[in-house]
Amino acid sequence: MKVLIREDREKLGREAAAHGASLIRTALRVRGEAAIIVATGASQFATLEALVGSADLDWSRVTVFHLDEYLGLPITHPASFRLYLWDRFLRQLPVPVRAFYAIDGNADPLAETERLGRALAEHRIDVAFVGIGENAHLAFNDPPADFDTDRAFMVVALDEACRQQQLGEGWFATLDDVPRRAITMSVPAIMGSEHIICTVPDERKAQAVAAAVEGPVTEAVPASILQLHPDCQLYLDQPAASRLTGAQAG
Ligand SMILES: O=P(O)(O)OC[C@H]1O[C@](O)(CO)[C@@H](O)[C@@H]1O
Repeated sequence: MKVLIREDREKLGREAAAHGASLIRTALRVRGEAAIIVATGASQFATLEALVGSADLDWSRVTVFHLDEYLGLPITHPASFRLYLWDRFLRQLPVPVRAFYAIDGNADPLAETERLGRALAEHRIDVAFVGIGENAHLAFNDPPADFDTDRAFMVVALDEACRQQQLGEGWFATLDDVPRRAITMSVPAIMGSEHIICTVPDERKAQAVAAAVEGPVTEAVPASILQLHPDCQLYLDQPAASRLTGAQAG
């Protein structure tokens, strides 16, 4: 895992997006198509904004997979990840993407995980854009995460720390409003991506970042698995990096 520390979230997002865009460009040149995974949440604001500004990318040849979604939340709810991706990413692009595999959190959950798993199995993922939660989750894989599942998408329960984070970010009015279950891409499925770009701004992530980067690889710290990926770049702002010893920083 390569750690890159930048002074603020805008710079971090711009650099992460530029790196991602160059990987997508390479895939388009070499394979004629590309497939990516996109995440949501406050950690992805700057990255997605910069990514949609990559005007030269031929998005019509890019397939997009959706990382995680709440179960049972209507698409019209302000916290819906599908709404987020439509608003901040898909509708901002100059042309429609080749395909968008949205997670339908209102469909039959098991059938939905199987449908998405079949679709993912047919694609090579060039770039996964992800974040890390305050509880060190990767997608909605809260601790202890399953590092060995053979499922690509799973129904998971959200822990209290995860639900508190969503409340704290202002997506919901009360903790009771935060759904208790979600569909998430699994840890092995994310790790199967050729390249991972993980963007993590904010001081409230500092402890999770330190554990993920400097601690042991353990299911108790889901994002620690990124240490084992052959090409993962972790973009931090200074507050998010504030608890690192500095040994890994580039
Ligand atoms: O951007 P946030 O809200 O800090 O969340 C970080 C990660 O957690 C998820 O939002 C799930 O909560 C992922 O989609 C994202 O990568």
